[in-house]
Formats: sequence, C-alpha cells, structure tokens
Amino acid sequence: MEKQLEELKQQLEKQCMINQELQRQNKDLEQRLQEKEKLLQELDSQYHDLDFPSQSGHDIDPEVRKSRAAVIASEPIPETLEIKCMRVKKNASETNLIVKAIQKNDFLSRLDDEQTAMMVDLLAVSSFKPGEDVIKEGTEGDRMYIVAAGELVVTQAGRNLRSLATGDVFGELAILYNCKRTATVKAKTAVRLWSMERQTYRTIITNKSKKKREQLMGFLKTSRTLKDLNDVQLSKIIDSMEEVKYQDKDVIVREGAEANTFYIILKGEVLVTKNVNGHQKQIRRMGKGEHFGEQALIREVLRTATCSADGPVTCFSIDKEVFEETIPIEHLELFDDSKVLQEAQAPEKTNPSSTLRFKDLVPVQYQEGRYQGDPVTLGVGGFGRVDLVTTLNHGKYYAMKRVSKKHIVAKRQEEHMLFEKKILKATQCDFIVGLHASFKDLRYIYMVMEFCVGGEIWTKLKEVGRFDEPIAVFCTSCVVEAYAYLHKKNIMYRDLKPENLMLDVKGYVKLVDFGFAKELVRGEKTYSFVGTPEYMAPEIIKNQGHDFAVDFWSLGVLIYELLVGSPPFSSSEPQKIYAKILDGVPKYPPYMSEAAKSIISKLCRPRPGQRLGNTKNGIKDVRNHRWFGSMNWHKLRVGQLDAPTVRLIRKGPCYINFDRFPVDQTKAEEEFSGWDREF
Ligand SMILES: Nc1ncnc2c1ncn2[C@@H]1O[C@H](COP(=O)(O)OP(=O)(O)OP(=O)(O)O)[C@@H](O)[C@H]1O
Ligand SMILES: Nc1nc2c(ncn2[C@@H]2O[C@@H]3COP(=O)(O)O[C@H]3[C@H]2O)c(=O)[nH]1
Ligand SMILES: Nc1nc2c(ncn2[C@@H]2O[C@@H]3COP(=O)(O)O[C@H]3[C@H]2O)c(=O)[nH]1
Repeated sequence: MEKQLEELKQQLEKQCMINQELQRQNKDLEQRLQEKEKLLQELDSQYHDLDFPSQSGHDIDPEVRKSRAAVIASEPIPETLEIKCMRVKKNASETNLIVKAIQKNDFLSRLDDEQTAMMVDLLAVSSFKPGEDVIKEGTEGDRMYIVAAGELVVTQAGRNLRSLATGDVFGELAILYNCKRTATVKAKTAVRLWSMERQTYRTIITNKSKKKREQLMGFLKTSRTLKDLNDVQLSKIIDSMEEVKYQDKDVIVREGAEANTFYIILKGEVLVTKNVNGHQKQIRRMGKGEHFGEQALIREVLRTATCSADGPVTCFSIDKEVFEETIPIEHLELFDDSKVLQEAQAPEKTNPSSTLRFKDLVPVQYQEGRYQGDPVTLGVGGFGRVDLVTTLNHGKYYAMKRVSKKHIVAKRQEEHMLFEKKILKATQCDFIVGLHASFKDLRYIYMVMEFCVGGEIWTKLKEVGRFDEPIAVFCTSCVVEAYAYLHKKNIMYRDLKPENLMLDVKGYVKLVDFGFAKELVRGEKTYSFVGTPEYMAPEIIKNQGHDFAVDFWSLGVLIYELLVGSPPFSSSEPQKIYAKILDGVPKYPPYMSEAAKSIISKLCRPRPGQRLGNTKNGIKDVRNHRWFGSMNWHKLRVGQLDAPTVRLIRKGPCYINFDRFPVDQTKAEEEFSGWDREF
C-alpha cells in the first residue's frame, strides 16, 4: 500500500514537472506569437498602401456590423412652448449644485453660459421611492437627470455598474435625440431628481437661437456700412461672428490704434471717448444693438475714438480679414458655379425608369460559400436592406433598396423617405447614385438604383487601414463635385461618411443614401438634429440652426478619416464624441502632410461662416486648396481621369466587393396609412 502510494506520489510529481514544462513552452509560444503579430503589424503599417488582402467579402451578421448609424431627433419644434412640468425656483445652493454638476459633465460643460443658465432655470423636480426605476435599459430616452438628493444604482443586463449620488448627471444624451437607454438606473434610497425633457430643451434652445439671429439681423440692418448687403450676405456675416465678453473698464477699441474689428453690442453699455487736449472727453454712450468700429471694415484707418466697457459687456465681433473672406467688399455678389456645373452635368443620362418593371427584377444569388443559393444582399442600413437584382431579359444589375413602410412610420421618417426619392429622381450627376425606378406594395417601398459594383469606401478603408494621399484626394474630389451639384440645387446632404460612399466600376466615388438630405432657402437655417455623431458639425449639436456649411465640416472629418483610418472626434460614447467636437481641435498624426492638416483645419472651423467652402468664393476655395495639388477638375467631371481607387476593387463575382449577409427571414407588417401616396 505504502509502495503504491509512493509510486503515485512520484507519478504526480512527474506530471507536475511535465505540466510546468508545458506551461513554459506555452508561454514561449505565446510570446513568439505576440512578437510575430507585432512584426506583422509593423510591416502592415509600412506597406498598408501597397498590400491588399486577397480574401473575398466577409460573412456578416447585420447585428454586429460596426458601421456607424445616423441619428435624428424627429419631433417637430413648436413655435412656443407650454412647459408641462413643474417649473421650480431654485435657491442659491440648489443652483450651485446644478451648475457644478453641469460643469463636471463632459458634454454639458461645453454648452455656452446662456444654455447653462437656461437649463438651471428649466430643470423640473421629481421624486422616486427606493426600488423604483428611473430609467429602464432598452427603452427610448426623453429626458436627462441630475441627482438632487439620494442614491441610485446603475445596472446593465442585471450587472451592477456603479452608484450615483448628489450632483451626478445621467441620461444626458436623451436631450439631443431619442436614443436607446444603455443601462437601468434604479433608486436605492428615496431620491429627488432635477430633470429636463428633450422637447423642452430643444424647443427653448431652438427658439432662442432663432430669435437671436433675427435680433442680430435687425442690428446689422441698422448699419449704414452694411446697408447694401442682402439677407443672405448678412446671415453669412452672423455665421462668422464670435461672441466676446468684456469686464467693466476694459478698453475694447483704443483711439489711434490699428483698426481691424467690427463690433455689435449684445449686452451692456460702451462708453465712447476722445482725446481732447490731453483729456479723455466722453462723446456718447452706446447700448444693446448699437455697433462700432465699422470704419475698419472698409478703409485703412486708425481708430478715431476709444470705446470701453461700462460694466460687463458682451459683443458680437468680426475681424476685417474674416469679413473680407465672407463677403467680397468690392462687388457684393455671391459666388456663381453655374458654368462649372453645366460642364459637370454633361453628358446627360437617359432615365430608363419607364422600361423597368418590378416583375422583371429577379434576385441575384451567391454562387459559392456559406450562403450559396441565397439572394445577395449588398448592405443593411438603419432603415432598409439593399439587395442585388437583375433583369430577366437584358441581364443588367441593379441595387434595390427595400424599406419597411411600418418602420418608416414608427420612426417618423415619411417625409425623409419621400424627399430621398424626390432628390434621387431629380438628380443627374455622375457623383451621385442614379435612381432607375421606384415601386411600393403593402409592406415595403423599393428604390431601384444603379449598382455600384466596387463596394463601400468604408469597407475598403477598414481593409487597408488608411488611404494614401492620392486615393484620399480622389475620393474627396468626387464628393466636392457631388456637393457642388447638390448645393447649386439648394440641397444639403447632411450624412457624409465613408459608409455612404460607393465605388463604381471605374473607381469613381458616388454618394448614396439621401435619407437626411434637405432643401433649404439660401440665408435660412434649419434646426433638426440629424447626422452621424462623428460627422456632426458643432452648430447641430448646439441646436443653433444649421445650413449648407455642415457639409463642409463633414468634408473635413472625411478627409481626416480617409487619411488616418478613424475620425478626428471619436469615442465609444456619443456624448464624448459631442464634447470633443465642441472642443474642436483634432489631433493630427505625425505622418499627415501640412497640406492635409491645413485643409482639415479650414473645413473644421467651429464658426460656420469661416469654414472653407462657405466663405465668399464658395466651393471654388475648396477646389483651389493646395491639398488637391494638380487635380484636373475638368477631367474628373467628364470621367477622363484614371481613378487610383481601381486597385482597391477586387475582381470576381459581382458581389465580391461586398460583405455577405444572411437571408432576411422576417417579413414587414402591412401598412395602410397612405403616407406613400406620392412615392
Ligand atoms: N447603389 C448601390 N450599389 C451597391 N450597394 C449599395 C447601393 N446603395 C446602397 N448600397 C449598400 O447598402 C448599404 C445600405 O444602404 P443605405 O445607406 O442607402 O441604407 P439605409 O438603410 O438608408 O442606411 P442608413 O442607416 O445609413 O440610413 C450601403 O451602405 C451599401 O453597402
Ligand atoms: N451604460 C452606462 N450607463 C451609465 C454608467 N454610469 C452611469 N450611467 C448612466 O446610466 C444611464 C442610462 O441611460 P442612458 O443610456 O441614457 O445614459 C446612461 C448614463 O448616463 C455606465 O457605466 N454605463
Ligand atoms: N470718431 C467717433 N467715433 C464714434 C463716435 N460715436 C461712436 N463712435 C465709434 O467709435 C469707434 C472707434 O473706432 P473706429 O474709428 O473704427 O469707429 C468708431 C465708431 O464706430 C463719434 O462720435 N466719433
């Protein structure tokens, strides 16, 4: 027995030693693997522009595809607001708590003083008993909260994440749009909360921004110097102006100094004095709506008087340089791209919609692989699915977008859908996907588009990491031409991102997905919250009203993402993305060229009026930027340039440049409300 035990012990010891040796070998192997991976990564980063993976499209479960979804706040903004909630007067310590909470929150702290003050004023109070849910994971959010007193717990899928206490902010993204709640927040003790509904927030901010613009317009119209400018030009000046604050006795303008800025007083009073025999003599006192320093905008003069703040003063100011970039002083005309655009439109395409019948379209099937025999799906977006179809008789391929009518109604996207079709139908541009026909039945609406065989720029970018400069320049140039065409027709695109750029057979880039495009009268603003978080301009996030300038902001973001592989303002949490955008300073990697940095920083200027593309020469200034080097815009327009993007396109079955999607087993419900009568 003892001998057996001894043998067993020896065997165990032997086994232990073997295990240890195996563990050591494993560790060695792991280390070698890591080293190999690192080497591969290094090689990959050195040769990313040359290498191209040889395998065909990946199998994709639509749930896990990591392209970025656009967001939208779809409620209409009423002109006036009846505040349903209990508006509570706050005492000093409550105000202090709220302001501190806002200041320590990533996103809210970027709002301006006026918006913060308004928030303090409008927060309503609510109470919850221990155990009650304040927020339920997965539901749609409609308000944000600040903890006034008590303790709460945050859980996600039943897992405890953290506790929240007095002064903590939660659910703040919901004041921007109807996002899904990412966690459950439950009262642990009895709690008192400050809360603000999105509808309240957006209505107040929007109406305030509108009023402010109207007021500034009124102020500018009283200026004799600016009297010859029309509303569109005045609106552009407002877009370029910056708010500046002064304290009591601050000298804003000093007599005899060089002059280069024009001011409008928004708040407070300004004293105008002049030096008379060595003494400062007061000439006048100016107040809200009055302006000074306008001489500087038209002629080289030294300041003729001193203007100083009498108490705290807020002004809206514009520098001479910026003013001249915004409005051509010599001849006050807006840019005219009509000649260029006439060239861009040629040659005209014929619209074959009359010959295309729904019953003649058949799905194309995968010819090999896991999904062999299944219909080919080219893409799945937030609203629809795009399938590859062909015609029975002449074998042409089309991309057919199919969207559930019920889903459109549920998401209140009826108008957007009708507009998307209207725009695509009216569009004849080589840089915008062509629409051949549209159909509808009880469950779906369908749009039959030209098939962009080269796939998404987004997929190509993920495959190679980042683009070399010639490819990025080429892709961006195509977008610039699409913009020139759309803006000329007074259409903003509003959803630029690599996911919405497709390659045609020649490697030319086309814009797809016009779900967020909108027609806008020049000089007017729109106040909806739309776009993809990473690509959103600061004025959209701040609900200040936006226009065509948002497309130039997103162009800057696109150039950055094409060259770097990820966008300049990014995070896994949308509120952090918005905070970064409002900070507005992208970090440029060392390998980025000076020309690229220059064009990105000019396109991503926070003030829309100062943005390249939106200044006095319009889109011509973008085309003329040195980053485009010797781009031959004419050859590009007529399709005579060799596209450097062709080397990104794989050869093989027609779906080889697309990810593969499993067949859609679901069937949308029927929808009878009739919104699609005009579709
Ligand atoms: N003309 C086309 N040719 C080839 N593929 C296309 C075409 N149009 C769309 N696709 C593919 O289908 C995907 C979804 O299309 P689209 O973006 O129009 O749908 P959506 O539901 O409106 O998406 P989103 O969520 O961006 O609003 C695209 O990203 C692309 O991969
Ligand atoms: N998802 C998540 N939410 C948290 C966490 N800590 C606090 N919260 C808050 O819980 C809230 C749940 O609803 P939201 O997704 O609107 O916003 C969430 C956050 O404000 C956390 O660690 N993860
Ligand atoms: N010289 C002068 N400037 C005035 C008077 N009232 C207001 N101002 C403003 O004071 C500003 C001082 O700088 P500017 O000379 O550029 O433009 C001047 C006017 O806009 C006035 O009576 N005389």
